[in-house]
Amino acid sequence: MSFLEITSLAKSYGPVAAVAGIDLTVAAGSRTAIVGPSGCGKTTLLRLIAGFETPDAGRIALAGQTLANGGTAVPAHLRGIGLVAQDGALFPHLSIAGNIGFGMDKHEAKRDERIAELAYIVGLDKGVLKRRPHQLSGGQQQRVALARAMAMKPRLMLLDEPFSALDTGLRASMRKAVAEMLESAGITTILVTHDQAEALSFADQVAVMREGRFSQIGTPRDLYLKPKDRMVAEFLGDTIVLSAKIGGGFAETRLGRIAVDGKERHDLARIMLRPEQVMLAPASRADLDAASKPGVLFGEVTESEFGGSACTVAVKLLNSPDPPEAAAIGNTPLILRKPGLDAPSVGDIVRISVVGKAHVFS
Ligand SMILES: Nc1ncnc2c1ncn2[C@@H]1O[C@H](COP(=O)(O)OP(=O)(O)OP(=O)(O)O)[C@@H](O)[C@H]1O
Repeated sequence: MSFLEITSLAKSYGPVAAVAGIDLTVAAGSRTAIVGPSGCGKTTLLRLIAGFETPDAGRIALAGQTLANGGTAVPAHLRGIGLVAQDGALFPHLSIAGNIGFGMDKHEAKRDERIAELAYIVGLDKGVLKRRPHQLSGGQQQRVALARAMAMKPRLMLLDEPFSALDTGLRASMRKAVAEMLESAGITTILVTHDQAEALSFADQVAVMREGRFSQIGTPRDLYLKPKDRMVAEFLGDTIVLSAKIGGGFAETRLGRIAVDGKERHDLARIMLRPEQVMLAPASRADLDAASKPGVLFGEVTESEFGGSACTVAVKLLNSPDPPEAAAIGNTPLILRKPGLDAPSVGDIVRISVVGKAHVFS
C-alpha cells in the first residue's frame, strides 16, 4: 500500500475542470514534483489534498485513512498535512517567531530554541524573529512559511512554488537544504514548481500536468529521456525533434543515422534528442571540401547568443548525411544550447556528431 493514494480525483469551478481525473500514488518518505503550465490545476490539486477544497468526485487516502471520498472530507486541521502556499500566507498580526511557532505547543520545553533552529535551517537571520511579515522581503516570507510548516511536523508536506521569490543561487541552496531537512525528518513531500530543473533534481517521481490531468508520471530520468510526447519533452528541457525513418534499431535523419531506443519499430516517426547529445567540434571549409567519408556532417553557425553559463547556437547543415535522401527531411537550422565559455561564433564551421540514443515518440 502506498502512503498517499489518489484515485479519479476531480474538481470543477463552474465550467472550468481544474482537476479532471487524477490518479497518483506516493511512497512514504519520497519526494514527488508536479510540473505543468500555468492554470493546469497544480494548486487546486494541492488544496484538495490539504483539505482546503472538497473534491466533486474521487478519493484521497493517507496512510490507509480516507481523507476525502466524493463530497465527504476530513477537515484540513485534522489531516496532519502542511501546505506552504505560493504567497506564504503568514499571519500579519504575529511576529516572525509567532508565525513559526504557531502550530507548536505553547508550553513545549525549548520552544524558542526550536523556533531559532528552524529559522536557521531556512536561512533566516535571528534578527528578523521579532519583526512582522510586512517588514520582510517576499523570499524571506516564503522561508518563514516553510519553517512554520516544518514546525508542525506534518505527515505530508505540500510545497507550492516555495522557492519562486528567491534568486538563483539562494534558490538552489535552499532547495538542497529543504530536501535534506525533509529527508532527515522522514517527511513525504509533494512540490509544485514551474522550474523543470528544480523538479528533476528535487524529486524521486515527477508528474507532468496538463489541463487537469497527468500527461506522464515517472522517474526524473525516464521523463527526461523517454517522454511520452512532445509536450512532456519540451516541458522538461530543450529538445531537438527530427522526422525520421525508423528500422532495425536506427533512425535515418537529417543528422545521419542515429541509434534509437525502440528496436522493433519500422516506420516513419518523430524522434527526440536532447541538445547535449549533439556535439560540435571546430572544423574548417577545407575539412568540408576534403570530407569524403559518409556520415560525416558539417554545419555553419548562423547565430550565437551569449547567455552566461549557456549560449544558444543555431547551426545550418552544409552537407548531406548518409544516406543522402535523408537530407530532404527538413532543413531548418539546429538550435543548441552550449556552455558559454567555448560556444562557437557566427560563421564558424563545425563538425556535428550525435552521442547516445534518440528517443522515438510513441
Ligand atoms: N477558487 C476558484 N474559483 C474559480 N476558478 C478557479 C479557482 N481556483 C482555480 N480556478 C481555476 O482553475 C484552473 C486551475 O487553477 P490552479 O490555480 O489550480 O492552476 P495552477 O496550475 O496552480 O496555476 P499557476 O501555475 O498559475 O499557479 C484555472 O483555470 C483557474 O482559473
